[in-house]
Amino acid sequence: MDDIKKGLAGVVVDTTAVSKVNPETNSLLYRGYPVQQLAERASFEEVAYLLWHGELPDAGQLAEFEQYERAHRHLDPVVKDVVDLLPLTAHPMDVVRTAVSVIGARDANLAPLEGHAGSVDRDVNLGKSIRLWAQLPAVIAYDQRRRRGEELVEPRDDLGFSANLLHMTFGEVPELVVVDAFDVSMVLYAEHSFNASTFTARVVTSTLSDLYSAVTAAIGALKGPLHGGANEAVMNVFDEVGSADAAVQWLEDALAAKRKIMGFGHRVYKNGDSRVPTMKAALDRLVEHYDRPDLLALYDALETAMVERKNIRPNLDYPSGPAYHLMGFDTATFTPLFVASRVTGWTAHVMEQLEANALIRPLSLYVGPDEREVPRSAE
Ligand SMILES: CC(=O)SCCNC(=O)CCNC(=O)[C@H](O)C(C)(C)COP(=O)(O)OP(=O)(O)OC[C@H]1O[C@@H](n2cnc3c(N)ncnc32)[C@H](O)[C@@H]1OP(=O)(O)O
Ligand SMILES: O=C([O-])CC(=O)C(=O)O
Repeated sequence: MDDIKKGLAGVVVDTTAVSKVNPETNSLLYRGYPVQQLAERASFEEVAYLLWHGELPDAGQLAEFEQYERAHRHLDPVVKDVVDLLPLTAHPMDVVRTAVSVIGARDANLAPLEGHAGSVDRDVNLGKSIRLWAQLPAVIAYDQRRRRGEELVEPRDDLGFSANLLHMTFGEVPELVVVDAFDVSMVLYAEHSFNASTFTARVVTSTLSDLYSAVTAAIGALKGPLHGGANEAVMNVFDEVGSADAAVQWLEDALAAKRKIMGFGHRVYKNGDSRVPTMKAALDRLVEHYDRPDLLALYDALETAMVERKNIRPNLDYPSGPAYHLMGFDTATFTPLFVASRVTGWTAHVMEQLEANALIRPLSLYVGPDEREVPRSAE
């Protein structure tokens, strides 16, 4: 029993060159580059290129990469028809998961020779990754719009990834401060080593299944509130608390009821999440832009109370939730935005897994009944 590591806590299951999470130094490196520097100096497109290729692009490589991404932004009409069939009561994560599945089935039709096994060819998988990444904003934006009774907005190929996603969601490009804050969130959400959804993608890939199946499964893992679903859950907590004055009492009651406080705590970081200061600075700029000091007061009050009471610090979902709220996204759209970013990290891991694959299949310790005979009456 002592050998069992519940939740694989502390277990190193493989190597990776995609990113390094270091809780001791509270740092996060993508392919060797500190994520804070990337958020300040690189666009999300450059970061996506870095995660997939291992190096930042030069000007020519970036132009070619952006051109390919921009050429694949249109929502496939068949995918739109499928989204339209889904009820408005379906969670947006269910819609994105279904859309990725449909995109994958349509792509498989174009390459029937692949059969059950996914391609192990890096170039084929890279092409799929970029095209899927390019189309996700259309799915996410259209789903929010249809819930508001609005029509699809066509993509613009003169805009970067983040500006275009905002344009397709809201029908206009917001001020630079908003686009920049959104782009920072995309950079910060892109990759985080062997988190639950990435590990899920690697498990699926390890059976030599295809990239779309890996991403579909990863979306399912990300949906849960202990993982990506927390950014949505944070906003629900803010709505429940109401105002800064109510934060301390609300927290006392929630902890007494043994509730997990969404947006706080982390499996790896025990002394704060490396990405929070960068996202909090972006949130501060949004709070000033939208003139919402009340939201910041609530944010600070709940964080202070949680640190005092439990010494547990915020994770990335804590500043991201209110940031997306200020930008105008519906709360249920927050976790799909995480997907739009993390699909880059997931697919980088799919390709890495295939480079040195081993079927992922751990053991379990059986604790059920000893062997026994089936009674004759049950025959
Ligand atoms: C992008 C991301 O996915 S980041 C994670 C997003 N998830 C959340 O914000 C959900 C809220 N947080 C949590 O549930 C947890 O902190 C997790 C799941 C993220 C990490 O959990 P673990 O590594 O398993 O930590 P664990 O559950 O062992 O926590 C240790 C102790 O801190 C407590 N704790 C940890 N996080 C919280 C929290 N958010 N609220 C209240 N108590 C907490 C646990 O209850 C436990 O207390 P105990 O020892 O008295 O039982
Ligand atoms: O690393 C984790 O367990 C969760 C997380 O922060 C992420 O996936 O970004």
